[in-house]
Amino acid sequence: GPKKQTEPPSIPVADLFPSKIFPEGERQSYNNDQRWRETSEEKRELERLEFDILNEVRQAAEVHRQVRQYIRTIAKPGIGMTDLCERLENCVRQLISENGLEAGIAFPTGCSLNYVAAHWTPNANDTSVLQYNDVMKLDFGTQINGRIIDSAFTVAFNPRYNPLLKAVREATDTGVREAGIDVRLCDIGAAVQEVMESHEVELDGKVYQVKCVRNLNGHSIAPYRIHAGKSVPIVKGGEATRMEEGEYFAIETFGSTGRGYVHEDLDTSHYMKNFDVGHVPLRLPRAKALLNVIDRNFGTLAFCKRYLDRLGETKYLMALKNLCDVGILDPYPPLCDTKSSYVAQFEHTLYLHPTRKEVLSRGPDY
Ligand SMILES: COc1ccc(Cn2nnc3c2[C@](C)(O)CC[C@@H]3OC(=O)NC(C)C)cc1
Ligand SMILES: [Co+2]
Repeated sequence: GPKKQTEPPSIPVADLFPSKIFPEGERQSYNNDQRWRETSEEKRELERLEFDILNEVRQAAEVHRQVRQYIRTIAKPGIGMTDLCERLENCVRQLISENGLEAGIAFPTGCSLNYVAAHWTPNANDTSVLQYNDVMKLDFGTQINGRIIDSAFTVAFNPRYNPLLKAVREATDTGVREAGIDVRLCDIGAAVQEVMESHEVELDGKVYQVKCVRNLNGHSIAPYRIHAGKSVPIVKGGEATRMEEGEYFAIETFGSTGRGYVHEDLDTSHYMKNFDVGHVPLRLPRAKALLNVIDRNFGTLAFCKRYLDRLGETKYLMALKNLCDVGILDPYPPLCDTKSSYVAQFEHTLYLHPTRKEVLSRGPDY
């Protein structure tokens, strides 16, 4: 049977399962008009053909669960944000048996605080320290052969935030339950918003109705492509596009005490190649050299400045700007609500099997 992980974790997940068969995520049936799939022989045969790929994604999901269980024990007031990220990232690298682009970190460790909703991770020389009154969204990804698990949860110490976290957790679980083959994306957004806005939270004597951040969405996921083109809205009024068999989705919701709308602000840490841009002839030697480092180490996966630093890259800011200006890279600045607000997030990755839904990143914690 499976062997036991050490505390702190050190054993690659592959070594914990001698059979090399990794645990399934949470099974959920589809709704009534898709229930026929569960017993369809044709769909069950399709299911058997996908086992090898799903087994890899489940390994990435098990890494995610074990890393986040450990990180919860060290994510306490007083820890440096950079130290927290590096401990999380080194843990992912170890448990996933990091191997170039075939297995490793899928995107930068998001540890956005308070009114910052997403896409924040420390840059070099950041000395910020986690505080008792912080609301931190830990959003990190694991990948095997480009199959990405994108899952996130919110850490807060002051119990005054519990109603906010509860609202977002219930909203995300609603989005996960509503998802399914042929379901319209706009219907998921409406269902999420109804649950989110049924909650309120009191801070400093003021009562807030929790708002969905209307310009943040979940997203479809494809091999080495964190955002594969479909957005899953978290408010009503979205597109009638439907979910399809065989698709992977990151279902994430964000609840806020602010405007419920984010804008780009603060220094950029996150970058990612534009998936659709082909070869572009470059003249600046330093830009050409930096693109080569990015292609070899990240490909079309998202990365951050800290990941360039650890590879020994220096004086790369001009080359990085050049690659963005010509459209090869896109910058992803932090996404912020109003300064005095608080945003919480929960996120799961699910797979739409031919016969049923699987919440791949489900764990005992969330
Ligand atoms: C460059 O590094 C990354 C890392 C993760 C992602 C995955 N993602 N794709 N879109 C989003 C995300 C996050 C980080 O999950 C959550 C927020 C965001 O939602 C959203 O709607 N944004 C709109 C403003 C378009 C993308 C890029
Ligand atoms: Co995410």
